[in-house]
Amino acid sequence: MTPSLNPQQLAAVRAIDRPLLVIAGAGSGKTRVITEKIAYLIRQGLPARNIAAVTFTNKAAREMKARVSKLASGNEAKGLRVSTFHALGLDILRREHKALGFKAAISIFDEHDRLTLLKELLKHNNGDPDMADSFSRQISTWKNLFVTPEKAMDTATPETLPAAQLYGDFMRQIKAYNAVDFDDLILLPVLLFQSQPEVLEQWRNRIRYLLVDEYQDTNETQYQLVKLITGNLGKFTVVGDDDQSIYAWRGAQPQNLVQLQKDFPRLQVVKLEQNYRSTGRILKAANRLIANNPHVFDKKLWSQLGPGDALRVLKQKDELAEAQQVAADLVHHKFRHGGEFRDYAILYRGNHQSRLFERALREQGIPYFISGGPSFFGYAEVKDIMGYLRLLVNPDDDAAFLRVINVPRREIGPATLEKLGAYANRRHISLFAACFELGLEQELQAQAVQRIRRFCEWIVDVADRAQRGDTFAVIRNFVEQLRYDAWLEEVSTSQSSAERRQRNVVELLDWLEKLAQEDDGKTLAEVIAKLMLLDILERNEEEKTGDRVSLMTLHAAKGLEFPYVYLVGMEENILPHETSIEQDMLEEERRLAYVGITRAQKAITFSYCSQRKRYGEMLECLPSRFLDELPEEDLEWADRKELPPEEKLERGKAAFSHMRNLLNTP
Ligand SMILES: Nc1ncnc2c1ncn2[C@@H]1O[C@H](COP(=O)(O)OP(=O)(O)OP(=O)(O)O)[C@@H](O)[C@H]1O
Ligand SMILES: [Mg+2]
Repeated sequence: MTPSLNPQQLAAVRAIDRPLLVIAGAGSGKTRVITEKIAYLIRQGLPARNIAAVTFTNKAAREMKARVSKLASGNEAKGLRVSTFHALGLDILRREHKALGFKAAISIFDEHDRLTLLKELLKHNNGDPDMADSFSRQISTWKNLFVTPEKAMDTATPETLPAAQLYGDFMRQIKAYNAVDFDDLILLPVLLFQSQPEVLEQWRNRIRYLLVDEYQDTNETQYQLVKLITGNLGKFTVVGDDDQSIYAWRGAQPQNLVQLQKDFPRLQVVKLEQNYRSTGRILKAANRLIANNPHVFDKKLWSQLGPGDALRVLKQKDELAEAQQVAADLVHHKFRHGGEFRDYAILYRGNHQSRLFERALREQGIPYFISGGPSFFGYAEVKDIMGYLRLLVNPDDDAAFLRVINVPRREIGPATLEKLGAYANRRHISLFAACFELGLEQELQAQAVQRIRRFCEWIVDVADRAQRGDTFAVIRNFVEQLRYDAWLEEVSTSQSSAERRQRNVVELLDWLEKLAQEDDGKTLAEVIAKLMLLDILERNEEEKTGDRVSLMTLHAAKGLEFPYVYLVGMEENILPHETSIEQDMLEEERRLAYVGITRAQKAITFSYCSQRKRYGEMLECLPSRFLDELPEEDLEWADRKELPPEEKLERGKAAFSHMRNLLNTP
């Protein structure tokens, strides 16, 4: 039985006549309000297919779907849209591709593809390809702030003019490839809805109620999308916590919370104050910390769960010792409390911190999984095969073309590609289309033309067969023909690495087939688009179930909860991060720490080192200023009370082997 809702939560669930904002601190049941409200709306007679809920990550979307399916029957929940903002955007783009002037099989460019395209454009327009990175960031910022290429040009200063020009070129070129980038998944639907009211009207009929979780992290363009879809009726519920806004760097605007009140004068605001997640000391620490930030909304948060354990602070001489101590402490703690590995999370500020913890956990035989590490989709072999698949469904996808044209080697040299690129660029067509033009014969040697045409004709032939026949048999056969396995053996550093990479290819193909079966009747193009989006979104959240310790960044931990949390690297220049200190962004760092602390249900342990290797040098470290902002009376500093680390490590090991023995005894 799920515990019943409190009166404020109930009010939020039942408020369906006016736009609603639920503003509340961590662990107060905001996400729960969203799931309960979906079930309530269905019970009130609104068909599930007319309800959409958006969350921040795929993981959250999956969890929400699972929670709703407990509250409503499968049939009732049919057609319900629960997804990320970007997946909703992709859905809109795919259905409305004609209205936007795209062909059906739209490719999605990831950051790497976008950089490749920007570099090409800069090369052909006398720009500096080394600037591609910073231009890419600028263009992304504009897209998130709902600044179109025209507006960027209109408001350009001498400094931003080159970026603004490139922005326009980029948009034209990427469209010629029938592709969009990640930010376009939101921007293009907004532009479409603004320019074609009849299309918008259809979507308003389709989505009659919208719910948004983690609202504080929406950016301007996402807010525009919310406003357009919900219209004047304001049929929406958004929930958020301004203290957990941690995506300023991606254009998130917590002032959107305030803007809502201005844009929707009938907005109803509900506050939730009871925290159901954490014990008293954890909550008090979080409250105390965040009180150092200025506040737009006043919030109080209390818990009935009793004071709970003291907040422990571990100190170590360096980062290696820190990782070992945390691993040993975790084993020891688990042994004493008899919990499971999945009850524990190790949270850190940056991905680079994970490596030593992984090693320490492995050494102790502790199962773990990392969200945010290099994922399956980051492997070269997976990107290669994905490149081929993208090309099969959309031959105009230049990024895919360039990725695979010489993998395996086809003797098509850089000079040939350079000329092909220049030609395609002049004609504003894709590389693939350029291959078939007669004009190309003037630019390239006959043999080179022949080689690339042979490649392109082969792609066309396979695409054709895949469409007509048994798609997956054709694809498997195609991959065999590629002789990609042999190529992997040639380029891998060892036999075992070649074999691992070959297994990844098999896994990808199996996955593809599984996805196609799950969504019966989906075309290959649709399945691949789905994989591409998973690729981009889940590069940071590979899903592994089972009894494992979670390792992740603070950003990735948003919305989640764990009985026991280790918040590691609590040092100046790490948390708060040094660039944030330089740029005076301490408030955002404090919110990150707040997010970290409020993930914990029963206990939180902080750790820091007195030295750390950075930039190849051992540097002295100071404990994070945020530790000083926590209630002193609740902190238990290890170096004052606890055992020496060596002894702790031994104790941890002993506890673990003892436990293993216990587990192995029949
Ligand atoms: N009325 C309630 N009674 C008991 N438990 C509740 C109640 N409401 C929520 N919970 C539980 O409290 C925990 C936190 O809820 P939830 O994740 O919805 O909070 P949240 O406000 O979304 O947190 P965050 O800000 O971290 O996203 C969950 O375990 C949830 O099941
Ligand atoms: Mg939540």
